[in-house]
Amino acid sequence: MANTSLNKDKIKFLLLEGVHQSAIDTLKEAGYSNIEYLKTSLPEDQLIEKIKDAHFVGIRSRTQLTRRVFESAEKLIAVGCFCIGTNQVDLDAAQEHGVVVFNAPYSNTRSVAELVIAEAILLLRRIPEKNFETHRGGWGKSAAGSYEIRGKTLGIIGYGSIGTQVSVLAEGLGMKVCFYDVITKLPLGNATQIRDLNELLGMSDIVSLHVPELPATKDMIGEKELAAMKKGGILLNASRGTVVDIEALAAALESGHLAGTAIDVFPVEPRGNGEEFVSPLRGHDNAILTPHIGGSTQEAQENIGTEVAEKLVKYSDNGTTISSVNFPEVALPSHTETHRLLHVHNNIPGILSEINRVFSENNINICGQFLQTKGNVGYVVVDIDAEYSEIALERLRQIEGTIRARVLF
Ligand SMILES: NC(=O)C1=CN([C@@H]2O[C@H](COP(=O)(O)OP(=O)(O)OC[C@H]3O[C@@H](n4cnc5c(N)ncnc54)[C@H](O)[C@@H]3O)[C@@H](O)[C@H]2O)C=CC1
Ligand SMILES: O=C(O)CCC(=O)C(=O)O
Repeated sequence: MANTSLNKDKIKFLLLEGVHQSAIDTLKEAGYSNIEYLKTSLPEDQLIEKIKDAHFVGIRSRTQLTRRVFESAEKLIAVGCFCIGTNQVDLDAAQEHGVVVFNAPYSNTRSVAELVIAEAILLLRRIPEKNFETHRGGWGKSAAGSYEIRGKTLGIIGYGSIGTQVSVLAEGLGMKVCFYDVITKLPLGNATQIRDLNELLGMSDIVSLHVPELPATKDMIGEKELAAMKKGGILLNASRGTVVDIEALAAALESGHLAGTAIDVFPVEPRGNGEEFVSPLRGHDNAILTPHIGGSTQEAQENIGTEVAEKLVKYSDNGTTISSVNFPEVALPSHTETHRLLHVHNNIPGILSEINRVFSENNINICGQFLQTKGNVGYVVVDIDAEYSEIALERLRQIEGTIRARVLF
């Protein structure tokens, strides 16, 4: 599979799930005007049709980029996840097809952390139930079951970017913070790392989940773990819907073992606004249910739009792959005087000498060369005099193990 350099108006961007206008502005400022913009995600078959002529696709958490999608996306060279999580993308399939995947690892971190803290306060004060009751004409003025957040213990599961932000905000409110993580982490402030998940569950008044979707985190909180939580405890999940067994959570609310919960992410989420949301948690007054909006603030979305679009532009303009989640990372200088060849290949012994043989056998002077490998993929960038780029590209394409080759003028 190969691409030669295209005029910018021929390079197609397919943006799904209503990514922020800042993404479109960034692409247009960089000279890319061929942009198809959709507000929703698409089911696999429709996506396969749409993606056929796209060079770049931009998604959020809802669009599933499966192996089947990559197999039919012949022109696709990069994916921009306008979010943190990349679990919706088959990263191995993307790599095998030479498709670079970028995300925005920090732009919505603070938004999630603020939401989680707000929910903890609301649930400790039993505000969701009181709100429903008052709306129905009731008047439940009482302090029963209502607590301050100060002095309570917060157990954070997953002490990464979001977990640590939550930790800092929680300590600012006078909470005691403990956390569980598979990696030994530097505790911020007075937080304490707890090595055993059950111990953390048993000592926390509020448990907040901030782990990625992985096989190891699937149903990480089920019946047994919920039973290990304090009676009257509160569970917050703004990570991924697969992390909590939602039926077991509904049972823990019904039995009164948990005092409340706030859930932003669900095992099955509607594809877009307007589709019905179905969940066993519906109808529980002590459950705050939100439509996966942990990162949905104006600040976060604007920053994400710019950040990810800039990464796509850089890769399109000069081949830079810095901060990609599935690809060898190469930071490249500009190449005004030369043509730039980009060669993505299977990371097999001897391929670099095959690449260099193309240049030596054709007496082509190499002005600059960059190589990086990651897992099964290698990425070589070679700057050469313009007059030789066509022949060099043709020869590079013939090398066994080539996944993708293109030239930038
Ligand atoms: N609700 C929303 O709108 C949003 C949800 N998210 C979700 O939050 C997740 C976390 O985001 P970040 O903090 O930025 O990720 P991160 O990668 O910085 O942190 C994740 C932490 O979880 C830990 N971890 C991994 N597996 C674990 C396990 N089995 N047990 C305990 N700890 C484990 C990691 O070591 C790491 O410290 C994302 O992967 C995403 O799924 C992120 C942004 C918005
Ligand atoms: O805002 C979104 O669409 C997804 C947010 C999210 O879950 C993430 O950033 O991982």
